[in-house]
Amino acid sequence: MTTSAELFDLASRHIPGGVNSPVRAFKGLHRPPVFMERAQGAFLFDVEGNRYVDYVGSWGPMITGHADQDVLAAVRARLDNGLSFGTPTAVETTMADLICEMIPSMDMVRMTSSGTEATMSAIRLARGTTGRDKIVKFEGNYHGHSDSLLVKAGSGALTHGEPSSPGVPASLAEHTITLSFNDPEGVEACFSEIGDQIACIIVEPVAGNMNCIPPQPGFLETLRRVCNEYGSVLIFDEVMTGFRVALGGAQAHYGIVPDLTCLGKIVGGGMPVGAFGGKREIMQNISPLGPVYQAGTLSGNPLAMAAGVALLTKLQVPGFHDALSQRVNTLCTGLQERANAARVPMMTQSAGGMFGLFFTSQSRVDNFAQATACNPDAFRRFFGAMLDHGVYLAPSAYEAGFMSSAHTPEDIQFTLDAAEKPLPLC
Ligand SMILES: Cc1ncc(COP(=O)(O)O)c(CN[C@@H](CN)CCC(=O)O)c1O
Repeated sequence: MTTSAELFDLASRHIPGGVNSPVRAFKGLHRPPVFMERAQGAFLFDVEGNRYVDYVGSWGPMITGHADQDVLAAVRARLDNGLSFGTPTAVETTMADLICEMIPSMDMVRMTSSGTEATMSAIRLARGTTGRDKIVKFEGNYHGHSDSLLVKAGSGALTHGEPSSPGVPASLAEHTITLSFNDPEGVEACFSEIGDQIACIIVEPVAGNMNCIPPQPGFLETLRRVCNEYGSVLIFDEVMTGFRVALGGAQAHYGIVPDLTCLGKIVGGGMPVGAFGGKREIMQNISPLGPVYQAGTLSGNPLAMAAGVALLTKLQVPGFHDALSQRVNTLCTGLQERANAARVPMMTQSAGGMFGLFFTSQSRVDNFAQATACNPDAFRRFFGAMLDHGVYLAPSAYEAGFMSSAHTPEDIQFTLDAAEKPLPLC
């Protein structure tokens, strides 16, 4: 039997870092990544036959569990028709109608093949619509890897950003202003100084890429107000929160209406799909209707649309998200009780079907600085011990966890029992 470690060595010969996306590499965890062979419901099964209760769910899409029979059936039903035509198909209209029904702020929507494409396109659309170059993002928010969004706060935080990756031209990064999440005063100060130069704000309405950090009261409201006042476009990056925090996404949960919304993950049911959309008067600027160019060979792929439509349809069952949130609360409460009993400084934060574990004595984590002040070694030890006890958590202290409707009370109890073992060590 080939082990994960052996497969990782083989993969590393021709794949940079042995992975096709960096977070999969278990970097900093002092152990090779686990190679999975199959998945079903709440479970992953690795190449050595080990079973794991999975709280990553392919980084969000598997909200009804892996290998959902309805989603698989929808894909199977189209397989024999062919995989991709490069022409319009009726199922794309079905998807667009469903998204615009589920997220009322979206009058129109354009499909892409990833969340990165969705946010990149939304930024270009905001710039093309306003004629402005500057954009505002928040430290610790991740919106995919397009150049304008791989930027950190520069020395002159309000004047220009600096690349957060080699290969991003400084001349482009300088148009991206990076502010602190949950700091409405900082947003006010920025806009009072240069608001008329700002094309858009892009924000994760619940930050899920620096662990799990919900917005504090007033933060999203401030973003909406300054965008109205200065004519900037408010973009909610709901690639992760869309259909997860609530049926209508974080915007439904918090009652803030963005101008544009970016989607991914769940919207594709596990197939490569992203989307961006919003107000008709903005979306009509997108090619071929308007001058802002945007395209994609596999955008709206019929198989992917079938998977996404099948999954989104299942989420409309009354009470789905309440039950999902209840599962998250049961897990987080149980972990907190065990950490307290073991006197381990750990606390949890959550929003709907997503959650985060923070190894810290802080009572709340509101921003990137506080998130990075947590204990990474304690996380690494806890992660490794939980993996050894059959629980697959996100392999990074700065990622959120994801619950599914396939997780049973027994699966959550199994997870809590597993946590009893390593917590004292952390
Ligand atoms: C809020 C948000 N916006 C955009 C993206 C980028 O989406 P993709 O290009 O990976 O489909 C993401 C991608 N999320 C990461 C995990 N935090 C995907 C996992 C990975 O990069 O392998 C996101 O969370």
